Amino acid sequence: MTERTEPEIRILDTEAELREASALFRTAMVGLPAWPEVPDGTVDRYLESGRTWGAFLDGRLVGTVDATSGRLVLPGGARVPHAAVTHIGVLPTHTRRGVLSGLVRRQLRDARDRSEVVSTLRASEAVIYGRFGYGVASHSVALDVETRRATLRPDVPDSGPVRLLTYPDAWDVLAAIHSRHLPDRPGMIDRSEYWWNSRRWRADSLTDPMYVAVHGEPGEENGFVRYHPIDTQAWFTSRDRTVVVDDFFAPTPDAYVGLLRFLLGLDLVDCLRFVATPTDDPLPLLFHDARAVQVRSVSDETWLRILDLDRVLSARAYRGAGTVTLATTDRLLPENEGTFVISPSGAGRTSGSADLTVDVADLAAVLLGGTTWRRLAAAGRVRVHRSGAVDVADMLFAWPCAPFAGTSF
Ligand SMILES: CC(=O)SCCNC(=O)CCNC(=O)[C@H](O)C(C)(C)COP(=O)(O)OP(=O)(O)OC[C@H]1O[C@@H](n2cnc3c(N)ncnc32)[C@H](O)[C@@H]1OP(=O)(O)O
Repeated sequence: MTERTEPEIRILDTEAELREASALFRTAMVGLPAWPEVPDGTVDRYLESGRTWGAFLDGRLVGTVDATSGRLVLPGGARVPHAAVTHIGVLPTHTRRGVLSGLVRRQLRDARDRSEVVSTLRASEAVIYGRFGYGVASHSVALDVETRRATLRPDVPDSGPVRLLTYPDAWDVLAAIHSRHLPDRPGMIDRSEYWWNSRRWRADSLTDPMYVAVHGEPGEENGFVRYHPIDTQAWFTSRDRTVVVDDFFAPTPDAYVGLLRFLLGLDLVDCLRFVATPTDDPLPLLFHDARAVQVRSVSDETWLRILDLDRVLSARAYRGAGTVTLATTDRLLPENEGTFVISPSGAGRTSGSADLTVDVADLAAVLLGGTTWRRLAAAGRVRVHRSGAVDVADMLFAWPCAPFAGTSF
């Protein structure tokens, strides 16, 4: 059995340490695509200062995790302080001896001390993060559209003008559109300057073709699409020319239809591959032939950790009628344990008895309306103390639009 020594954990703040952490993450991930080194003196453009943690054993950096600060949208539209957690890696020579556990414990405590209400991440494997109180709060669907079958219904409404932009000037326009038009869909997160700088650095280092189009009059754009072709070696002869839609940000119906019309109008393209759409995306309903759209995959998107349960329960809105009381467990942040009463008029602590007992990871899964209490109960993930309580909880927590973040990081 591997010997367990408590690692020394601290913030990494020099350029050399941050570069080492970045290289460590890539080594841990094994198969990430090549990404050129960022120029000397620019690491602080890609990593938020004071948010990269390192774990040391015998003086050597063996694990790392970082985060950026932002906001996440809750049901009802409240935007709460949020940590976007990423770049988690432990050297393959030092796994399964508690390095990640030490890093996550420290990071969660730090994020709570910063008054952040939730943290989220994208998981490389589904077995890692549940033990730390993360639950799957949203899913993402990858879709293929067969363009020759994809005729829009005649009553699909009009849309505004679409125009192509060129890189690198487009980046600032895209960032402005995203921050001005972030919708109220639960799970949406803002994109930090670090996120945009990383995208830009990666894209600027590639020579492959990439395009961007925006919807709306100049200065009043309200949506954009970034796309690129794949398998271009065979582009002239292929019968399956595919364009990958990397980023489809269309928060209003007119932007959605305008950008879709533009993509469908591209000559030569047999397939549009949308890499990430919400589970309730309207795409198939816009076509005469709904089977023009095929689901390629459904994946977990947002893994959410509740950092401050009192604040998150009070900040989200509830629908329906009735009252339910929840008792909560939280191994890592015991401040989140207690009994809470929830009704359409809000949530707060109570000294009353509980109808349902749930762990914070399962509560995270249901928080944005992405799954139901019924489903959790059927899987034995909720203890039910009052019959009918699951139905009431489902009416209170349900939300008309599916949660989705739409931003990978
Ligand atoms: C948000 C992101 O960045 S996602 C990217 C995550 N990074 C990767 O996938 C890179 C490759 N993997 C790694 O770097 C490491 O294996 C990590 C970070 C996943 C785990 O680090 P470790 O230091 O080995 O985790 P640690 O020893 O603290 O494990 C804690 C528990 O989780 C379990 N665990 C951790 N990772 C895994 C895994 N990949 N599969 C199964 N179990 C795992 C451990 O067995 C341990 O269980 P125990 O408490 O019952 O003993």
